[in-house]
Amino acid sequence: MARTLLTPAASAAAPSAGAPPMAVRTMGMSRSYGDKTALHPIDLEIRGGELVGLLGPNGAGKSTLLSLLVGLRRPTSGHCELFGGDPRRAVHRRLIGVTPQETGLPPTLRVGEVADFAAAHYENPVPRGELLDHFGLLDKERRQTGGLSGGEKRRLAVALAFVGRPRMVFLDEPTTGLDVETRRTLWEVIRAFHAEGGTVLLTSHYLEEIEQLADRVVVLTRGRVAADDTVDALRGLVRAQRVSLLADEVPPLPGILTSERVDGRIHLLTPDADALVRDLVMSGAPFSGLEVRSATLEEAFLTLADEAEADDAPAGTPAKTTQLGNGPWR
Ligand SMILES: Nc1ncnc2c1ncn2[C@@H]1O[C@H](COP(=O)(O)OP(=O)(O)OP(=O)(O)O)[C@@H](O)[C@H]1O
Repeated sequence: MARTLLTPAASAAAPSAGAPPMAVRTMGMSRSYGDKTALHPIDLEIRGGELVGLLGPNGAGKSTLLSLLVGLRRPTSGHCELFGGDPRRAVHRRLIGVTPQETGLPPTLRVGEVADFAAAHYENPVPRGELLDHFGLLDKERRQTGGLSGGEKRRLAVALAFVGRPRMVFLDEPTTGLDVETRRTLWEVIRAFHAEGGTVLLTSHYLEEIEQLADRVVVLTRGRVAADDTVDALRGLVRAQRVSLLADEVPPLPGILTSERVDGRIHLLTPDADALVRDLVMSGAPFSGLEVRSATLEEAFLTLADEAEADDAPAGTPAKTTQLGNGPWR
């Protein structure tokens, strides 16, 4: 695969002296649908060359945020800049590539025709053969898109985001439905684009993907930014630990954030494993097979979301118990 294919067209790869250019800036930007507030006023900046992961449970407002940033929707209040201009103007939108969560590819058009159609919107597009080769679709060039497998359709949808040599790509769950090998190949594409100076904002429900790719993670919960930091800092921020054990039941001890039973083992998430284990022993409840480890990123975000929800809940509302591994995180 030729890495130069992914070199962003303009100067994002080699910014002049000083700070890199601002790719995205929102100021008090909000969005409501009727009386439903999907996004509360949000101030967000993404510098040129950053690779940012956007996480949040279903309905948190991720797609709404993306649609505002790429100019598909208008904010209800505040505003948004894309490379210093209005994202609703084609001149600024031409600097970006987008893979939406769902792509309606015309089923009777051939893969090559779809690539040509997308390419026609840009002055200096990636040639069809190079683009398809890069995404492993060259042998499907004459196939109607309706005859592609789900994974091939997804690869084509991601390829189209790169056809105009964008300075920034917005990828909404780019690897959903792909097998592990194809997912890793796409990660390489995204990494190569980033290494060449490209800016990326990506949502994913594979937390491993965010851990593997992102420098920075923005967590949205209920239309608000619950956290905006590095992956490592976020882990430190919550400092949750996972205690798992074999037991018939565990008494309701104070340090338990979440509790889940899987295949006979009980998994507890806690901010202080030492204190929880002490309390368990003191309670006299029989248990065996004790294991303690750091929480995964997914578990850390669950804790964060619960804290944000508890902060928002009316006084006196009992804290909700989240079912790990079965929760709404995407
Ligand atoms: N066109 C619409 N009309 C009314 N409400 C909407 C519309 N689009 C989104 N919403 C609501 O706004 C909120 C945010 O939705 P959004 O799709 O942005 O969330 P999301 O984080 O992308 O969710 P998911 O991970 O499920 O895709 C949700 O409560 C959703 O029901």
